[in-house]
Amino acid sequence: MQWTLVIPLKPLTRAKSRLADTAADGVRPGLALAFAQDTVAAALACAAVADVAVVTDDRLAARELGALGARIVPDTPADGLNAALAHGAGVVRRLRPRVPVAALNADLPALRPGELERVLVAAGEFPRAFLADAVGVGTTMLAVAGEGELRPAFGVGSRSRHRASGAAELGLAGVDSVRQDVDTGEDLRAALALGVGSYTAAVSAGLLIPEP
Ligand SMILES: Nc1nc2c(ncn2[C@@H]2O[C@H](COP(=O)(O)OP(=O)(O)OP(=O)(O)O)[C@@H](O)[C@H]2O)c(=O)[nH]1
Ligand SMILES: C=C(OP(=O)(O)O)C(=O)O
Repeated sequence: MQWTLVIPLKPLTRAKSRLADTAADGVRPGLALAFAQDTVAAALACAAVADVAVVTDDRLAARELGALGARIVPDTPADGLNAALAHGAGVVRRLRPRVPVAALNADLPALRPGELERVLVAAGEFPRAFLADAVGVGTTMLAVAGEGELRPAFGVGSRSRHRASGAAELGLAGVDSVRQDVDTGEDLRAALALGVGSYTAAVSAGLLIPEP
């Protein structure tokens, strides 16, 4: 099964506000872009991924992620994360109504193509499935294998919402790189320990990462 990924990215100047303690205002936009570049590059290198659509209104991110091979979908609803995901999935499905679609966060800088492949193969066993994030309260991936709607309910505490909505929770072990989203300095330290991609490695080199 070959998936189309929908990756949302908010304007870089507003992104990653919870990293303010770790990265100054002038650094955070570049860090958010680097996370997205590493996420998109790993996604495009995944054997189970046919293509990647990034939903964003950020011009710099659109240019850089488009150069990696992502399709850019303007965030025309501009009504938050879940509206952006529903819009992106809708744009993809208008051209190919039954294509398997998965929403993936743009802040997975340690993402490994082989681990993402395991997650997508497992998701293909269910009509609708999701993967909880590393801290266990959020979601990093929500997938629809058949004709159904994505019905995204991302945001703080999304794991319990996705579970309550009837999506199957994937209980896979050994897919830490797909679970490790980066919202805080502590998350960044955990991602660096897993091993981040080259874009994040370059930008984070000068940062003071919190000690455990
Ligand atoms: N296109 C789009 N993407 C969004 C929007 N809001 C959030 N995202 C993306 O959704 C994912 C999770 O977002 P959040 O955790 O809410 O925001 P963040 O910028 O990552 O972090 P904080 O500012 O600390 O909340 C990231 O990939 C964001 O870039 C939105 O309104 N539109
Ligand atoms: C959007 C989410 O992630 P976070 O707010 O943790 O980045 C989520 O977990 O649904």
